[in-house]
Amino acid sequence: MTPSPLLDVRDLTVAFDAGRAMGWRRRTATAVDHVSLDVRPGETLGLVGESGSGKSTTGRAILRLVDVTSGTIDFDGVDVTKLGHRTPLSYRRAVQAVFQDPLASLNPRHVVSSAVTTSLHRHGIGDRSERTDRAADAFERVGLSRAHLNRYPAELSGGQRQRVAIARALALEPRLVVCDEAVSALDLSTQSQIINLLADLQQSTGMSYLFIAHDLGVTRHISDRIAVLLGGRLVETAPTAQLFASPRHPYTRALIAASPASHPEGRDRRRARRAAHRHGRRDEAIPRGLPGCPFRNRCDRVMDVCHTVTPPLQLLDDGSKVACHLYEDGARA
Ligand SMILES: Nc1ncnc2c1ncn2[C@@H]1O[C@H](COP(=O)(O)OP(=O)(O)OP(=O)(O)O)[C@@H](O)[C@H]1O
Repeated sequence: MTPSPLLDVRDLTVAFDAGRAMGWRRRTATAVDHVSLDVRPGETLGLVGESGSGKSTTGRAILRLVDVTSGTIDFDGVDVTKLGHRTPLSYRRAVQAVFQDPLASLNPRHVVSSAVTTSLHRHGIGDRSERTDRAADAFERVGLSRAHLNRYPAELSGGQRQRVAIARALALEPRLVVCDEAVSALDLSTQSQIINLLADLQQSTGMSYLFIAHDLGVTRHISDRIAVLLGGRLVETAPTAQLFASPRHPYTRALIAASPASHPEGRDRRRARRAAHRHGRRDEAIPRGLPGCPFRNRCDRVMDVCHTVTPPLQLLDDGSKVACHLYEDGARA
């Protein structure tokens, strides 16, 4: 039996104020448009999509860093959108984040262990000596030595700084970690070390990850399931192996074809580059917040209905969900 979700996001919409049109009427920009997804205990859900698709805004809404326009975010059965402006400490502890650039959140004048001890202090955990012990323990678990505790951020490599950010999250014993482009700035070999570390930590703690990345190849290695966003909408979600073996949405197909990592032997890399050029262009406007499919201006199987009716997310018989008119009434495309 499938365990009930730890995180259950329903119909999440986040719209930002986009100033005034023609000098008088205020406009909004819909960054996330009726997105529903869930993350189960101990699971990793990958959230992928091109730049501007709404991945970070979804993550930031879950972390309560942006206001939600409508929809619900249930964490352990409690709708956190109803909690008011002050986020309870228990939620801030249970849901941690690892962002792309750890330097931005590490104080350059403080040794890196203080990132962990300060965070423990903020959550009222332990006395000074216990916090120091916990920091040393967290550093060890992320593969840093005691010698690293008293280094300054600038003295560490990008990978080591990301390990500090993971240690800071880990020390609070979170139940969910939102990893937002957590390995994107690292070189390939460091990326795989950090991915392996995250997977090992998940094994030993049972925590869940929402793994946000634009790179499908990286996401593939860590995710149990993958959700694909485009223009603020969820277009497909499926178990990882299934998504790669039989992608359903034309956008998912284009994304996989354009990902060099989906051609590991390199023999098809040229074809991937050509596909990336054909499908990955961002100069063609993605319609946002309007009825119709967000991929309609780039889809080679577009139909009249795609311009006017937003395709609902439908459950297919293989367990994947797809929002595409080609699959209406369970039809196979
Ligand atoms: N604070 C904000 N104010 C106004 N618009 C915003 C704000 N944050 C994001 N947006 C817009 O919302 C849309 C989604 O942005 P978001 O950062 O969530 O996408 P993304 O998929 O994470 O892309 P990237 O990987 O480039 O960050 C974009 O059009 C972006 O310009």
